[in-house]
Amino acid sequence: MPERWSRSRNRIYFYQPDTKQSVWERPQGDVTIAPLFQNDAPDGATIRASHLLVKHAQSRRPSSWKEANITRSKDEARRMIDAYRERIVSGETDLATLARTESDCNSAARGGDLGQFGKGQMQASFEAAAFALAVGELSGPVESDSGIHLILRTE
Ligand SMILES: O=C(CCc1ccccc1)N[C@H](Cc1nc2ccccc2[nH]1)C(=O)O
Repeated sequence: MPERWSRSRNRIYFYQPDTKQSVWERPQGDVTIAPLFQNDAPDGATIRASHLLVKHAQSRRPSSWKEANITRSKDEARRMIDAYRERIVSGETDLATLARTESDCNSAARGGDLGQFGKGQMQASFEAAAFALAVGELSGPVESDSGIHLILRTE
């Protein structure tokens, strides 16, 4: 059964609803690309989310409070994100605790909390993944120009 992917309206990226992964590049291999998808949040709706970001050498700004010059590969960042997600899903820790020490975003100081945001405020792939989450749901790996994220919708 080919993997089902959807694509966004503005900057083209691809979203896999089963793993909740978002990527810029068109997925290769045995995949089907569904037409544009509409997420369910009505215009003007806001949500609140926290995230853990792992940057890599191809990030738009490969620097953070943690590391002045980030040189890890995108594959290494993805392995780190997968390992963090496993630790959260297993119940060993939670996203806010991990984000404080591990996230390459300044929101690490607040356990990854980004506060309330509506459509049009965050990068498209991040927004679509976050708005597709139910409250309390943890995303799969989400790619943006900043790096690779885990997103937890909190409100
Ligand atoms: O853009 C920011 C600040 C984000 C923020 C929003 C609201 C409250 C606190 C922080 N930091 C970037 C890393 C980054 N890229 C993102 C893309 C989407 C969401 C959060 C992100 N964080 C960076 O440091 O390069």
